[in-house]
Amino acid sequence: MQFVPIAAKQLAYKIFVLCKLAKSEEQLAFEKQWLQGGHLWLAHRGGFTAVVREGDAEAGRIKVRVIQTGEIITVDEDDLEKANPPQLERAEDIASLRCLNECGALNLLRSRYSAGLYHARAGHAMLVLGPPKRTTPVYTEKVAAMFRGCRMDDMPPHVFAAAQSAHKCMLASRRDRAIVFLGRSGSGKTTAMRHCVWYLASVYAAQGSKLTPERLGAALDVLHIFGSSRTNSNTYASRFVSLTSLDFDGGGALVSASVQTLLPDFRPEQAHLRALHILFHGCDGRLRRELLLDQAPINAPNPYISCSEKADAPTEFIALKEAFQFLGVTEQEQMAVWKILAAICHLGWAGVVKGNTGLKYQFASTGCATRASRLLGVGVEELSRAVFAPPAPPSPQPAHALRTPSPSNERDLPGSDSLEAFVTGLYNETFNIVAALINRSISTSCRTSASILLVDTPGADNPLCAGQQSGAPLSKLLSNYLQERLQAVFHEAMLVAPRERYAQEGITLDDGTEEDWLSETVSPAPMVDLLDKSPQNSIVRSSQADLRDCDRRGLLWLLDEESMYPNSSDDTFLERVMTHYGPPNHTQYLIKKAPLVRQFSLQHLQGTNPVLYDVTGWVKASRENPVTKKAHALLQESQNEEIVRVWTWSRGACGTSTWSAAVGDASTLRRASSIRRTLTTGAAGMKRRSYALQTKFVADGIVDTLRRCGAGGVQFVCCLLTNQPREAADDVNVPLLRSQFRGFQLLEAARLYKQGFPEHMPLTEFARRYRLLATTEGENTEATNLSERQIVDDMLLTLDLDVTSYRLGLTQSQIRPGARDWHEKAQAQIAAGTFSDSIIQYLTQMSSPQTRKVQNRHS
Ligand SMILES: Nc1ncnc2c1ncn2[C@@H]1O[C@H](COP(=O)(O)OP(=O)(O)OP(=O)(O)O)[C@@H](O)[C@H]1O
Repeated sequence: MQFVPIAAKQLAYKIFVLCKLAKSEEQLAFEKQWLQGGHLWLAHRGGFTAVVREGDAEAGRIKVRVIQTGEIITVDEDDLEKANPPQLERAEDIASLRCLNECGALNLLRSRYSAGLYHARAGHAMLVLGPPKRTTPVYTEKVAAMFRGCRMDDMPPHVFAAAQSAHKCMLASRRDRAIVFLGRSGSGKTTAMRHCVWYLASVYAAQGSKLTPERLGAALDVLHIFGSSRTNSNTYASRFVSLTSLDFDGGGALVSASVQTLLPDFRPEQAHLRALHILFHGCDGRLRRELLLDQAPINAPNPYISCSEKADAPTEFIALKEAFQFLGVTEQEQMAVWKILAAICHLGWAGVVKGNTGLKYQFASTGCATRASRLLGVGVEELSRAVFAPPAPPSPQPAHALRTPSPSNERDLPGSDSLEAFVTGLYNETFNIVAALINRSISTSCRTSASILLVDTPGADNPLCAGQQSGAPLSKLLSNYLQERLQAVFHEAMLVAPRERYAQEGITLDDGTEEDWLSETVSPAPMVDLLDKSPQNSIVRSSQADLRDCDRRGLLWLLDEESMYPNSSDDTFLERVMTHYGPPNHTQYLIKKAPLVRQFSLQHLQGTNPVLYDVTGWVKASRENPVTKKAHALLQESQNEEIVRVWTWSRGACGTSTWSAAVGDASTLRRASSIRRTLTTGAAGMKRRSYALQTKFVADGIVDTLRRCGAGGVQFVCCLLTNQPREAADDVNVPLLRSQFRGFQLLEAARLYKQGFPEHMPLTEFARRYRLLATTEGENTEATNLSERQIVDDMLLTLDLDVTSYRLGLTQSQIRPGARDWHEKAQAQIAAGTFSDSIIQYLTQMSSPQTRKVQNRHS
């Protein structure tokens, strides 16, 4: 039995924490002196500085002494915040700060980071400070063993704690639970997600299951290699959304897993994809000859392959092949993947020119194109036709308001666009094959009871932060939009839902923030609306302003419309956006026209991440190029046996090209098909070719899936970037940390957690919890006259808890975070028999006859 060591471990941890928390006389005296000493933080643009109050100056100004320099300065009162005693500097939870303010919270995070403590909490939210400045052994088996079976309250902040708590919650409720990873690009979301997967696979492995942490690690390694590219913000930035489902049996053991991949954004010309890089610079010998790479004009420029940082490629390629092998991917299947990737490389060298007639496009190098066609198992003319022949005119279809018609200029695409679209299609097909192979390796047909879903998306990105002066492209807007949607889920779960619960229970909080939090500037909703508000079909209006509001549709819809209109351009798109949302509209605080042509900025995440965008090429990029689909048709006709076999199999396993899922488990399939339904039915089905709107529909699907996890069913891991990509990682970049901290609304979440009553329980459940401990002596079966509410009130009073630490709602008891030991107190009181007769009587009545029999035997 595991129980004894776990209990001992938890007890040891509690004692350790209590010893750390128990204050000596000396410490108490010091704390008192500190608080009386007028220690403050002076907040400024560059961060915050420790000062001591020296006295008042003119109205609203205060004289302070800077501790570090001794200088006396006069500052605005509003720039000062109370400092916490030093022993709270590295507290685990921001909500436990005595003076809960922004400087205090940032100081806590900075102090923890400097001490190598990369995790913290802000109430229910888990924070990861990343990337770590040195490799610390905090993700080891030894550490994982400490978390096994623990309750949230008993664990220090850690991503393992988030995984453990999701598992505990899933087991208790028998419902799916989710962990969402939020943050900017490069902040460590994918890494944190992988740590959670590793923890759950190590600690809750089913006996004899093939689903070892190593197998899952290999699967995620392979997927990340194929789905990432180098950017200014991250060496391996994710270019797809992943929904990793870990499926557990009734006993909580991991028996199956799967990954759904959504919104792949693979345009090799715009981002150097890691798999292409590794294959080209890493493969050698016979394989290189088989892939005809030995004949390639390697000194000629190739837009799909970068020549930098190629030293590690051979090692990475060997590791990739080993991972494939470990996952049971056969040599033939691997060969099919290598051949398609190598064909993409050859197409990069093949290039595009206009033919002799000056009318048609063709490959610039027939030799390279022939090599690509040989690898793909098709004739070179066939390949050339697939890439350059104008698409067939669309067959007449019933007119529908929402269907995206082909723009008139689509039949006259530049050759380079066609080649890029074709290569993108080929890469998408490869990625789908790889995802299907991975899912085959990690999914089983075992019966599962519930799942933990891990949601990882490409991070929010701001090119300015990475030192890039040009405006961001459409792909970054879509990543930023996804983060806004997930932040809206966070906002709802951490700030809106608890307040609604208090309101329903008739509990008022005396935090004085009632008006503030309702203000729309502190909610992500207006920005989400600006981006994705659907056009209204029926308009009920009472004024011209109402009509304007109803008619207003989100930027993504405007982009889709512009891409359909003849004579539309990036300029007309921006003009429409500014007419809808710029001055004098009430949304003008969210959007600004930039001085440079075709540029504008959006105040993402409540203005904490203003991003400059450049709309050049957006109208074209917002629609899927029809040539992309031709890669699919060409692979279908391939004569290459390896390609045909794996391609046909993967189509059967995956279905459509925008997602892939496991083959085995029913709940995973249910979830996968529910997102697929979101993507293929209604407006989403109609807008299948609108790249921009597909992002909205995928976001809808994810939010819907999270909603099904129920209240409290979603955990959030907020990854905070401590430095800009090229900055020395010695200390934390405070302004950067502050903007993310504000964007996540962590202070608000921590305040509500501290001032509110985050632990809640139905009154019946509250009382039922203690029925087994209730003494049965003098059992009286007569019903007590007291109401459930009175009984619980009586119980809580007897517990001698601080009356401000709990509230009795209409149907629930609500407990403050500081009063976590009430469970133990209640049990002690029951055991000591100090509860009143009526409580005991009530508790006894609640026991089933069987339970009472057991109790009688004990008594
Ligand atoms: N806990 C950690 N330990 C070691 N390295 C880490 C850790 N967290 C992040 N890193 C490193 O930081 C870099 C960025 O991490 P990661 O790719 O997980 O970020 P991300 O938030 O998923 O980025 P994107 O949104 O661009 O995909 C990686 O090189 C990763 O190895």
